[in-house]
Amino acid sequence: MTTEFKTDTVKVSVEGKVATVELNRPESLNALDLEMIRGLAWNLKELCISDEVEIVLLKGAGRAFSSGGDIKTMLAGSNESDFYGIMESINELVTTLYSMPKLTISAINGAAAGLGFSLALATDYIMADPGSKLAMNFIGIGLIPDGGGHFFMKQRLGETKAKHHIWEGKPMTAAQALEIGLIDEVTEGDLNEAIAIKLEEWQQKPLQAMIKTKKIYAEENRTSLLKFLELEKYAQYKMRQTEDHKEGIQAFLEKRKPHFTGK
Ligand SMILES: C/C=C/C(=O)SCCNC(=O)CCNC(=O)[C@H](O)C(C)(C)COP(=O)(O)OP(=O)(O)OC[C@H]1O[C@@H](n2cnc3c(N)ncnc32)[C@H](O)[C@@H]1OP(=O)(O)O
Repeated sequence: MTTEFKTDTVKVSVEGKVATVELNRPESLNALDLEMIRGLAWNLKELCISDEVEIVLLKGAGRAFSSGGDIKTMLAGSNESDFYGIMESINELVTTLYSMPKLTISAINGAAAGLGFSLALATDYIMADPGSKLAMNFIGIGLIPDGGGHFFMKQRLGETKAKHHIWEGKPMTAAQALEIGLIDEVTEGDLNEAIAIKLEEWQQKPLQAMIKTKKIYAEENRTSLLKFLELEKYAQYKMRQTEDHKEGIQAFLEKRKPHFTGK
């Protein structure tokens, strides 16, 4: 049984077989705080048991998809058990999104960064506006990827390239991300029109067969994903204690380049 968790920071609308789930904190480029993480997980679980919905579209309100974990709330810090609670909420969200018995699409405009990008990578199909920036850039604030970022980057790029991109942490253009296989489509013209075309294309296919294929991969990868999420949970707690993480946050807030010391 899931605990009901309603929030204005996640908006869901259903039209026929398609549910649109919108991240809705546009003032921070849809930065993910705990309320939004839990609200998103709850809404996705509800959609998992819907008889009518077969496709779930994930998008962001305003000028970005998501800027990742809310850096401003990270400042407050958290003790070890609170932090593990946050990571467990993130992990529950990611396993729900990755394994839900629906087809999932991420439509990226503006930017998808950090945890926001991990969430996009957990979906079955990623389309991005040509002007968008894609960034597995946890390292910019002295952290490691979470939300299964290690797992999904490895799945799409292989381990060596995944490591190099995670260490580099620089935002990529949609065209660069498509070229290396990190996303599936750079849209042409209006993003909403491109979304409508994709939804129409999929709805003319045998959706049950598509969903079965998705479920086979999700089931086979389940143990591996859970292992990555568990490793990320403990490692991220250690990273949160470092001087580099504190400096990364401070530099972000002061809009300057961080000076890391390896401590
Ligand atoms: C548990 C999860 C952990 C993680 O996910 S760690 C990783 C966290 N995310 C990041 O490190 C990404 C940080 N953000 C960025 O790199 C950039 O932003 C973008 C590339 C996403 C977009 O850049 P641009 O279009 O130039 O926008 P802008 O001026 O940087 O941001 C607009 C406003 O949004 C706030 N904001 C951006 N990202 C976050 C965030 N992640 N948490 C909280 N606030 C954020 C800014 O501060 C600013 O606000 P103001 O207008 O008041 O200066």
